Amino acid sequence: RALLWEAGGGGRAAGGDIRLGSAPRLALEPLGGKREALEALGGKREALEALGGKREALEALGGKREALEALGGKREARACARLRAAVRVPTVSREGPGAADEVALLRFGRLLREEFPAVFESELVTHDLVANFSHLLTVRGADGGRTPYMLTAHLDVVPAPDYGWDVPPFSGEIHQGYIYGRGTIDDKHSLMAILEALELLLQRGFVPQRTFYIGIGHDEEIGGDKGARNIAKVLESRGVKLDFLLDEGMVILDGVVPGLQIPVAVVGVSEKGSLMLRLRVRTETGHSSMPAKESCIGILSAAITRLESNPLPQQFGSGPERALFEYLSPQFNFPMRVVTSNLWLFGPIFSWVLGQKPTTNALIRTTTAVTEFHAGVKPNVVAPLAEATVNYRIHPAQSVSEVLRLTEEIIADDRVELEVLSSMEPLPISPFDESATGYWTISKSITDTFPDIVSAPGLCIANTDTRHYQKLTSALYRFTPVWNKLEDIPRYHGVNERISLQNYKQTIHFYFNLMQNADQEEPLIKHFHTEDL
Ligand SMILES: CCCCCCCCCCCCCCCC(=O)N[C@@H](Cc1ccccc1)C(=O)O
Ligand SMILES: [Zn+2]
Ligand SMILES: [Zn+2]
Repeated sequence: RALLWEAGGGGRAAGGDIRLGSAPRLALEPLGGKREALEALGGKREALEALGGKREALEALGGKREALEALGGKREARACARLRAAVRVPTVSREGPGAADEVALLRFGRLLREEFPAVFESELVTHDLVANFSHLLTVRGADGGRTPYMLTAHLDVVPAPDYGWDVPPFSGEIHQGYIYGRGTIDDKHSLMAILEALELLLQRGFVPQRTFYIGIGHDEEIGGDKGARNIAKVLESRGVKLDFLLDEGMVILDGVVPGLQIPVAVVGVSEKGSLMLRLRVRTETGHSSMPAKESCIGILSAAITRLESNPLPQQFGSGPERALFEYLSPQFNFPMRVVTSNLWLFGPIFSWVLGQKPTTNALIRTTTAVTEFHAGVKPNVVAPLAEATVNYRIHPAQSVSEVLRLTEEIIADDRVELEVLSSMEPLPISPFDESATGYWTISKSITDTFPDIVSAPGLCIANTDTRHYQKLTSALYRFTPVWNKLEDIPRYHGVNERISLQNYKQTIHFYFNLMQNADQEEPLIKHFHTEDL
């Protein structure tokens, strides 16, 4: 496999030209080549420090076989180096006017052009810069009669203070077989893997039958109003209609779904809505030696306590969360198999079980998260104002207005003012029946990449850029093939965000398979196989 990866040539690796000195030979061997090992490990000094000896090298990469598999060839090592270079550009999105780091956003655009020459120089590919920092690539298919499809990702990331990380969040360091850093699973992994797959296919002379678009937004983490919204507008103005669109959202879950022993790839076919609500209490201020009976802080705290102790009602029923369990039913062990195949009977008890853990609770109800609280000006001054933010994620069976009504009922205190900061209704359910070609193209590409796992439709509990593309298609799907165990879920927007070298390789394979599967008429048959990579 390594030879075939090398035979394709092409692609300049990030990290520059590194001269080899006294790096221990035995340490380099398991990494498949000196230069690649150094590049994959970020430079000579880092490589020497990290590798210091064979045993340490193997330990750092989780064992010889894993090291060979994970970094078995030049292309793979270069792909890892490119993802690491992408992580090192701190394209952080922050709330507020003028908060974008424009230098980083421009630098990222340059990095893409430099690292994917076959993509950016191909006659088949047109590149549009949108809203200064977002990118739209059009890959022209040979058969103009076929409806195009679209892959989307975003290049911005949420902030990452250093605190709590095992390695600095924008270093892109490799640690124990994982690339660490902000963006490695949200969402630079998918953006870079899409371009890696296209680069490889173009180098092999691949001409797609069907036109497809790649949309790369630069402000997804703050709503996508500049990036994705304008990319969609460009396509709308060109009269484009899409067969389907695939964005980030759901993932591979291993040991996350209660009672399911095997990993499942969940393809998000709908997305929860969102409501950001500001709660505000004003009271008279004055000297703290003569306080009134109740403070704005006490009044607001009581309101928040009521909201947290009265979760909105569970909605387990006809939505995509039910489809997930019905699809997976044969895979559950006894007695869960009986429960999930008879949800008409066991629905209420099953939804109670799902409600016990934050991850599964998010599937069955509108969730209530108190995310901010500010009050007080000085230790000896009665606070004049207390403010809090509540973020609801709205289940598809509810609406923004219903959540507002329930909130007023639960708080039941006129002194608490409510202000809607932003709101968004849940998204419609995309097709996943037998005739849903987009859904099945994604599903087949998952099986081609991961033969031992099942896939199923489900509800995406976070928001993505997909809502901006609603006028182009009603077949919106949300999935990237990141392999998550339960303990990995907090890495999203959290500390120690990371992807294993093996999983990143699989991510490239997934898009490589998808770009070919999307071209097929029924039955879906591939041309190139990932073994050829
Ligand atoms: C069966 C149990 C289900 C468990 C599900 C675990 C899912 C793992 C989480 C994966 C999340 C990845 C996608 C993140 C997308 C994201 O960060 N969105 C952000 C940014 C945003 C905010 C407002 C509007 C648009 C966008 C968000 O939703 O806050
Ligand atoms: Zn994201
Ligand atoms: Zn995110």
